Amino acid sequence: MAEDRIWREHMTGVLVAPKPRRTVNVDNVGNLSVGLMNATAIPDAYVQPEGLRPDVPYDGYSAETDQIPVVDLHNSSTGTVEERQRIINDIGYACKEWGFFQIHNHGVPNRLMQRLTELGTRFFQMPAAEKEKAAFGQVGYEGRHAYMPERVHWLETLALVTGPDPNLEDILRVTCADYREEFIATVNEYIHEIQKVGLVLLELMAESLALEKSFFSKHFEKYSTSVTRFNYYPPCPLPSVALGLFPHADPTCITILNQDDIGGLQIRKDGRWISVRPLKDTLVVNVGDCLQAWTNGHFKSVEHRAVLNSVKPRLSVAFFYSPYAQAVMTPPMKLVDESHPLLYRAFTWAEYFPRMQKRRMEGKVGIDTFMRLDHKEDSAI
Ligand SMILES: O=C(O)CCC(=O)C(=O)O
Ligand SMILES: [Fe+2]
Repeated sequence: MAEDRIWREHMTGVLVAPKPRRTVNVDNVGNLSVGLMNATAIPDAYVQPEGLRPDVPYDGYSAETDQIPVVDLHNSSTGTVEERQRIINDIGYACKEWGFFQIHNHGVPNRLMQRLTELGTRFFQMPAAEKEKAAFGQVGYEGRHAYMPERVHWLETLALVTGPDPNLEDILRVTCADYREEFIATVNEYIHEIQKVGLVLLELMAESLALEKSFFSKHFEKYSTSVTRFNYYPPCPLPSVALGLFPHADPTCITILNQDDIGGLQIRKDGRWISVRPLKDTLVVNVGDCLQAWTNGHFKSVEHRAVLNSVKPRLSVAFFYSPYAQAVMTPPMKLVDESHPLLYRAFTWAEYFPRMQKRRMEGKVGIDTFMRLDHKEDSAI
């Protein structure tokens, strides 16, 4: 159906390369990492300008690290009214004050989370030629990120459209023959589970704002749009000058991240970078731009980045979750009052995405530039 096409074009481009503007001539990052194992220099394209270099190392945990909320979802469906209310309050606080939090007892089986990261790692550890078979234009494998203007992430990705019109079988069918069936089945099982978590979170989020429980989730139940992206950060000989992923805010509604135990995710709060500590069997959740606007700015989408280390590869699996392309996200009048004037106009994912695509990885620019009522449309768009 035509709507699916529109959706597919919009959604897939969110997380992967837009049409190249200027391409940088770089090697596959996996190959580069192996070739440079004991090197003291890396190609210029990976050397970030002073202001972008990571000032906090991948394991630079601080007192603020331990303030990032960790919410226990154990009683979210079975608990008493009081227990459930406590979870709702915790989620509300996390989304308003931090825009980032971790969840445990979320219901996704631990062995499934682990298997997904093992299979993802196995994929990236194949020879470059085998991985490149899974390069499908704007989706699938990307080992160079050469579309970035001038500077490049030290990162390989495998982006799979997982809803509503999945393409993961098309992508994986041409590669990883030895474990293909298990990989496809594991991703499918994971998506099934993680969507359930996403819906629960959206309900708790709505309740924390005193909105009807299904206020957000009803736009996801039938045709949500999702991409599941594996991010693989090979060891980098000079982690103090390179970046795994540039500072950005996710354009989606929510992102749920399953990461291994290495560490490297950092979030920006009050101008300072804070390392997120990997916690076993725990998922990281963040508010995306759309949810910030949809909640009239009550929830915050937060800038984050991934930094590198010189010893161990790191894998994370991001599940990017948005409503179907044509769902209209209108901030509810309940969230508008004298101290919270109406900030954003109604918009759809299909409308937001193409604008964002041009400004990806430039920190947090998108939502206020494009959807704020008091912002003059950027003339460059
Ligand atoms: O790998 C990470 O920790 C962050 C991933 C991320 O921010 C993304 O894929 O948008
Ligand atoms: Fe992100």
